Amino acid sequence: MHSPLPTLQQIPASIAAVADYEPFARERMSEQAWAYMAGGAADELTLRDNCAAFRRLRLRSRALQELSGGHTRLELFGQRFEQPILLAPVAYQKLVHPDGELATVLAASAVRAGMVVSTQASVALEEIARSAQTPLWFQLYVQPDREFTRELVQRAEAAGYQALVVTVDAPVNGLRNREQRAGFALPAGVEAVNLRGMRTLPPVTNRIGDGVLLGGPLLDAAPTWRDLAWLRALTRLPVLVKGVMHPEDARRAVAEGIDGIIVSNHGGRTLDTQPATIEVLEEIARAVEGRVPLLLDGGIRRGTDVFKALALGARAVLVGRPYIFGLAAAGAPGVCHVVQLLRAELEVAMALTGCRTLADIGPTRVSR
Ligand SMILES: Cc1cc2nc3c(=O)[nH]c(=O)nc-3n(C[C@H](O)[C@H](O)[C@H](O)COP(=O)(O)O)c2cc1C
Ligand SMILES: CC(C)CC(=O)C(=O)O
Repeated sequence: MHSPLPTLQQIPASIAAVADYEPFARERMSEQAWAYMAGGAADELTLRDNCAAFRRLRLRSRALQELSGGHTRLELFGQRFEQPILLAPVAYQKLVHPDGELATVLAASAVRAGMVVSTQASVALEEIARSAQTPLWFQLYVQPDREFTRELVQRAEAAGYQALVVTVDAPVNGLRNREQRAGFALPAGVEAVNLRGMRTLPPVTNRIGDGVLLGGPLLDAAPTWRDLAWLRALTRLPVLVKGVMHPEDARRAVAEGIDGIIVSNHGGRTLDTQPATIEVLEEIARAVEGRVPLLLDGGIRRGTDVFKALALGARAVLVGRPYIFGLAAAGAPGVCHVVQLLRAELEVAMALTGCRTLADIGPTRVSR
């Protein structure tokens, strides 16, 4: 049985779409936390483009299609999901809510949404797993300390996580000018608890004049394809790579025996001026030729965005900031509501384009 559904009653009717959570979230967060959660890299062109590119696409409806018995269910790696919307790994959720990831996992369980837990979660990965009644995947940042990395993977397996999501687009943090301007630093009481006890490298700063990255210890220890092969051999879990933006990387990942690919530019938080994820999805889908499932994140703010991603080759999507803003504004009920809003919008889009199941959503339903 699921945990009792948190009440949605306190949520005002004026919140009719996920974007409506933003002002409520903002007024409940410090300026620094807002800069961290809402911001992106440099001029935030990719951050904005992720959303704008979805808005440019148009849906093509078909009339009088058979819709009876329709649903939004899917199966991935033998796991069953009610809807193709997962919660993306987002670090340090105690920044926005005192229960942090525990509130999120309660909500994910209530709506049976898959949740990907960040290496940099602010709650122990075992504690999150104990509260979960929905598939949990563990997002892995390969640490310079590989022995510690191995132990993290083993902890995730032992705790019952059902897939490993290896993030490959951030060997170093992006230059986040918005965070720098706001003076963002983690407040007391919020930390990456799962990394306690790890041997660390000298800190890297982003300030000009403080030295270079290339040739320094962080990038000398950055993960490569060799590490991916090592991880593949290390675990029996399905392994996904998150942060693929190039078809050649997608091909290589498939050749390395990777089970799934997440097309992602880290929500515009790493390398600014990369294209929007939805703009590279079809090219990557052509390279992968259906050999492994493709997922996508970045800029999903509407059920129609979910629909467009599925039409252009994704099996499922992940959302980041939308549920974080729901969490900040209304705790677990806010996260539930965000998933429910997106799912309801997806269902309406399916009905109005004549798609009974996710398998009916194909490229002919979108015009570019
Ligand atoms: C505040 C914040 C923290 C994030 N932390 C992580 C992380 O720890 N690991 C990771 O792989 N991705 C992380 N991401 C990226 C998300 O998993 C996801 O790729 C991105 O948020 C999707 O874009 P969206 O926010 O537009 O939905 C983070 C994103 C945000 C906004
Ligand atoms: C702690 C960070 C590396 C987490 C992250 O991926 C992000 O803030 O985008």
